[in-house]
Amino acid sequence: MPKVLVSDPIDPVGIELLGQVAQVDVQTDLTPEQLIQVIPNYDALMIRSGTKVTPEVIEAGKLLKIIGRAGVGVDNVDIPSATRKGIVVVNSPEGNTIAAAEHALTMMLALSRHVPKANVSLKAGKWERKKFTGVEVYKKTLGIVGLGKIGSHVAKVARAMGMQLLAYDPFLSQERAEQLGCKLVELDFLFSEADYITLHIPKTPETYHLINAETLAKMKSTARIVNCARGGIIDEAALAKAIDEGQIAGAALDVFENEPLGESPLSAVEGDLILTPHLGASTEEAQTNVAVDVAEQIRDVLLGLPARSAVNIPGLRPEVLEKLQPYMLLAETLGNLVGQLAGGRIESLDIRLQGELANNESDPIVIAALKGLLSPALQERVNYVNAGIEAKERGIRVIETRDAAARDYAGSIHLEAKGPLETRSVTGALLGDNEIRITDIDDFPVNVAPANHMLITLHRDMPGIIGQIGSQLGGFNVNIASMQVGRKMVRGDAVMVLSLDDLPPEGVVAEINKTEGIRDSYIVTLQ
Ligand SMILES: NC(=O)C1=CN([C@@H]2O[C@H](COP(=O)(O)OP(=O)(O)OC[C@H]3O[C@@H](n4cnc5c(N)ncnc54)[C@H](O)[C@@H]3O)[C@@H](O)[C@H]2O)C=CC1
Ligand SMILES: O=C(O)C(=O)COP(=O)(O)O
Repeated sequence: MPKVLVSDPIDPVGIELLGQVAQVDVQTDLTPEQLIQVIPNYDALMIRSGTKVTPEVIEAGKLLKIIGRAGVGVDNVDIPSATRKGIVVVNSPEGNTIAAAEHALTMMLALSRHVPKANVSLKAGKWERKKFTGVEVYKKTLGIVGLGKIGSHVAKVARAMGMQLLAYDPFLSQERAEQLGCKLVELDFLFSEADYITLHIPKTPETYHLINAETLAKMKSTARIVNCARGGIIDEAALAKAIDEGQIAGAALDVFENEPLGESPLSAVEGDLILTPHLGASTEEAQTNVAVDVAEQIRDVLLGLPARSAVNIPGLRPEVLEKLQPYMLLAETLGNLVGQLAGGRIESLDIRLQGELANNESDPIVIAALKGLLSPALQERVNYVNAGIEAKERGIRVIETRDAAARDYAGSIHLEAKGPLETRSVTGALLGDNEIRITDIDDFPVNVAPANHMLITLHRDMPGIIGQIGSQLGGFNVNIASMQVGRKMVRGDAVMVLSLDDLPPEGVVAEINKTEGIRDSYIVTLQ
């Protein structure tokens, strides 16, 4: 049974689900050193934001196949290291959207009405009504930085509360922003116009310290900032100073540059500052959603099935995946075949998607073809996760073309691998029941199903040659299961494809290549 380590608190429903297919160990208080010590025993790791999956953890995880992040942000996982090692990283992109959006809205309202301070004051026996006079959000301007899933939900609710909405998101269309009732503006304009600023962006090199002394200086003295996205987007020392000096009216933060917070300039702020310990996703509903979402994906990957929300391989909606999966298998088989025919170094791979495939998502097919192409060299070390990187590192240029007019089959794939000396090509299609057919080798038409062991010859079409090869294989005690010849003209060049019951012993190719009329021959192993 595979083993899964759960190293952050996860809803029991996810652990039960995984327990059906794996041994699940829950250890939520491991130090980084302890994690490195135990990780070599595990096939999968399930985490939230608490566990730091460093390059050292990934290096030590010799059996690791999948890291499941029960939440959105994967900035605590070293994705490049995981990708290089072929470890799939999955998350739950939508499971906690509502929870995080509602927390940001809660923070905005709590800040406006001094809820935390009023609560403390009342519990201390005071009745300070005047001191805690607040402000309304109605008709105020809310600037949303990052109008993705969480930012969009915040926009919908804020609009219903009568707020004017500005948004900054360089990757979003004007049309989508307008649908949400937001005016898409430049960041400086948002900073200077907004009464409230709420951040819903990932932490990236571009967003690190986006809110700093300089940008804080552009804001209104009545501005209030909410950060339920990621620590590090705000320069905490600059924010503490801006609040204390009255440069802005206040802030509410759920996330911090270092978590747990520990010693921080934020703790000493006297002005309006609300802090929560990364609670954005902490609702019962969100925790059930993310635990089930990620546990299902870990289960699927451990059972050899694809994951629906992988962050380091092309993600596919289930309905698209259902249609593309047989073609991915076809692409992988053809990649494997053309890789074996090309033999040595490959400089470029031309991938032509034909017929109905021309109008489909192509990334998964390209990745599958590369996995097949590299598998003769890398064996099980190449997978859907690292095939793209491995190809790039080997300097293989990938060229993708589409030909919707090719109609011999509903959909077919043509691969052409160019090496320094020669170019080899194969084409394949799917029959009605998704059975794979190789329909072309080096432009010679054939119609063969891939077999475990095959002998492919390039030869001159002449009497007696087929018989000779049959006898030679017989001499090596190799049984032929089927045979096909493809040629463009009688007595011209031809290709012969033999499916064999047994792996031919060494020496067969050398022997066959001595036969008059044979230009070259290859033993190919597929499936
Ligand atoms: N506090 C908490 O517990 C939680 C925090 N989060 C965090 O909230 C953030 C947003 O999550 P989602 O809305 O689900 O992500 P999303 O991917 O749906 O949206 C992010 C948006 O930010 C935009 N963006 C990226 N770089 C940008 C930049 N430099 N400037 C402006 N916009 C930029 C993207 O175009 C996208 O529209 C993430 O950082 C996530 O980790 C998510 C859930 C819970
Ligand atoms: O999903 C996210 O990005 C979050 O920040 C939630 O983090 P958590 O799972 O509560 O540790």
